[in-house]
Amino acid sequence: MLEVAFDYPQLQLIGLNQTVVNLLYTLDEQPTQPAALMRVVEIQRDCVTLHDGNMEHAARVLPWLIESLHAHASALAVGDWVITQTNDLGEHWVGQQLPPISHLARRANDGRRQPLASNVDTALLVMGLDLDFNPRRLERYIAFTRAAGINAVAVLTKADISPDAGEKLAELQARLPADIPILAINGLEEATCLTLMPWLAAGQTLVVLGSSGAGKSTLTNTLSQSDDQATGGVRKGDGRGRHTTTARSLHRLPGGACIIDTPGLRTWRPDTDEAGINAGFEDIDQLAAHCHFRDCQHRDEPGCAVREAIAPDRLRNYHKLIREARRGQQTALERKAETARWKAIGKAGTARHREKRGG
Ligand SMILES: Nc1nc2c(ncn2[C@@H]2O[C@H](COP(=O)(O)OP(=O)(O)OP(=O)(O)O)[C@@H](O)[C@H]2O)c(=O)[nH]1
Ligand SMILES: [Zn+2]
Repeated sequence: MLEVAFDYPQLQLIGLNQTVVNLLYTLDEQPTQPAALMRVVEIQRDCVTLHDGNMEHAARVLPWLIESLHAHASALAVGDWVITQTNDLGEHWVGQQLPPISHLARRANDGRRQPLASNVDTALLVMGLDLDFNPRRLERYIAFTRAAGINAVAVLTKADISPDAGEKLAELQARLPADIPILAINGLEEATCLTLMPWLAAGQTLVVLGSSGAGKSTLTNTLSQSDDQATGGVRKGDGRGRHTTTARSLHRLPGGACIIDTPGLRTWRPDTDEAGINAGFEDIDQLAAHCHFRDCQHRDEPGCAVREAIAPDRLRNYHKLIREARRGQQTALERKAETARWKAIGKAGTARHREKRGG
């Protein structure tokens, strides 16, 4: 029998969907005590904020879970679904993470992986049609999101104040894979909600990515129909007072979708390998089958089908991302050694835990 309580209509407002519920029923280890399903909406240093669809709760994470995630070079992220138990003192403890359906991470400069968001359905890649316009950056974002198994939509803001918007859109349409929707919007206008509606259904989770000034907050505010992000957020009074230092991360939208902010993406490096980059450049991947040499790098080999068909700038960008991914894979090997070490520690921890429970 399922020991995990969950209120589907309530939790759907913060992104619960059928796929996540399936996971809940097929967990390897069901909790033995009554427990609740909640979503991580914010992460602080030693504490997480959870939402049960109705209100927020401050919670701590069991050290055992932290260690076992660390052993897989992972950690909890905003958007994760977790199973919590409440003790006699009314404290909430996170004891289990449902395996994320999608996971967005970045690599810090030391090569370590920093989780950004979990269980995201769609990434809105926000870019201004003004000076912010940069097709290479957009390609980079498309590659990362696709590698993470997340649907990408290009949202071009400031269409209202960019005289050459038409040409820029045409340039993108010619350059990007055909299955990436390209939307031109005025983020200040309510009509934007209608344009984006197909991606905003109840139970959907979105993430907004883009450079500073691109119009992410403006878009989030318009979608949440509020002037102030603080009032559009999911926080309700839980007696804890308001955080002023950390930005809230998961916002509820009126139609039942929710949206995650990810601060600090300026230094975003892909946490993906070559296969991941190729997934974001499907056109190149498909053309490569027609190159004369099977291991063609599409640089100066004769009979290269890719060089013939792909815009030089897009191809240069592709080569650059592949180089970055290869460099990243080296640090991944170093990370593996570290992971093995943690695994050993984690196993010892689990054994101890079991012994204690048994005796
Ligand atoms: N005319 C027009 N102005 C826009 C549009 N989108 C954003 N702006 C303006 O552009 C400026 C920057 O927008 P923000 O929403 O703060 O940008 P941001 O991406 O959140 O920036 P950071 O918070 O620094 O990451 C603001 O002055 C907005 O009013 C748009 O579609 N049309
Ligand atoms: Zn080739």
